[in-house]
Amino acid sequence: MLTNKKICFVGAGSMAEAVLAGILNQRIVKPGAISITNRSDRFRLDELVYNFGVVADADQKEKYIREADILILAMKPNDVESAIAEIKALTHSDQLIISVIAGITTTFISKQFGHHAPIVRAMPNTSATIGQSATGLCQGATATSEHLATASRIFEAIGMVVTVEEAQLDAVTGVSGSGPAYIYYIAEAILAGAMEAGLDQEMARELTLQTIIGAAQMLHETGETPTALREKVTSPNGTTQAGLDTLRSHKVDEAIVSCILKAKERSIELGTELTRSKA
Ligand SMILES: NC(=O)C1=CN([C@@H]2O[C@H](COP(=O)(O)OP(=O)(O)OC[C@H]3O[C@@H](n4cnc5c(N)ncnc54)[C@H](O)[C@@H]3O)[C@@H](O)[C@H]2O)C=CC1
Ligand SMILES: O=C(O)[C@@H]1CCC=N1
Repeated sequence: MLTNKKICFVGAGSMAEAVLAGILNQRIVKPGAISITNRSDRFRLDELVYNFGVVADADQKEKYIREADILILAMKPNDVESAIAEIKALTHSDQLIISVIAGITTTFISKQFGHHAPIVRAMPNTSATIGQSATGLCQGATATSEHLATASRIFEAIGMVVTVEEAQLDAVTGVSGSGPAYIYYIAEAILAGAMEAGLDQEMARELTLQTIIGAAQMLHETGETPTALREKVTSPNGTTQAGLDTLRSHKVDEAIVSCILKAKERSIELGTELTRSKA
């Protein structure tokens, strides 16, 4: 339990919801200790109050920010500058600032606040909703190992956590921040193939889902490499080989490597675009 800590989410989108759902599920904070603000959508705040019992009265935004022990920045990269400009006078250097914003560096965030509040950058993913995030964390210049430990408590409640140097966080973003979308994309394609092959939608969905879950659990529980597990499925001249040959002829492996590098590159760009616009 993060006893007596008040957490304020600044930004009420899908990532904020995933993280708050996760930490409430794990009961590390009480709903009343979590407040949430957004730019303008009162209906969205009402929805979160109704679904999770958190505190989110749009007229109390300033109070939530001033009183929070931990501020979690969860707006889009393009909105971070204006969001910090709106709140910085209400914040102080005893608060821990955690950012889940892709690409935006702790140095940039620190400069915008104009004080020395400790900053931890986090890159979770939407599987936080069910406690299955893979989160990368790094600490900014003024954050101590204690601040990192507090952030770890939050993100460990919603899945596994790795601590990295800030320079590696863009790679983490390309792999596990965006990663669920790649798996969903592959699931969409398997579903389409299953239906094209003659299965009805429900059966296609059940088989696709269980195949992905089973393969993920095999990777997790056997500790074997993906290569070893793939080879066990692939009989010489059998059906799997026929399928995999088709994937190879389309260079799907290369496409996936490029996909991760591209996402990492985009994360770096998101940070530099803002820094350049400030220069
Ligand atoms: N969606 C995902 O899978 C992941 C997203 N992220 C990061 O999380 C951040 C949020 O992403 P989403 O939740 O997907 O976006 P979203 O568009 O669903 O939510 C953004 C929220 O920020 C709010 N906002 C904008 N300006 C604001 C301001 N000035 N003050 C207060 N709130 C403000 C909006 O009202 C909205 O509620 C992004 O920076 C993204 O890079 C990180 C990991 C995974
Ligand atoms: O697509 C994005 O930019 C965000 C960051 C990681 C996942 N979603």
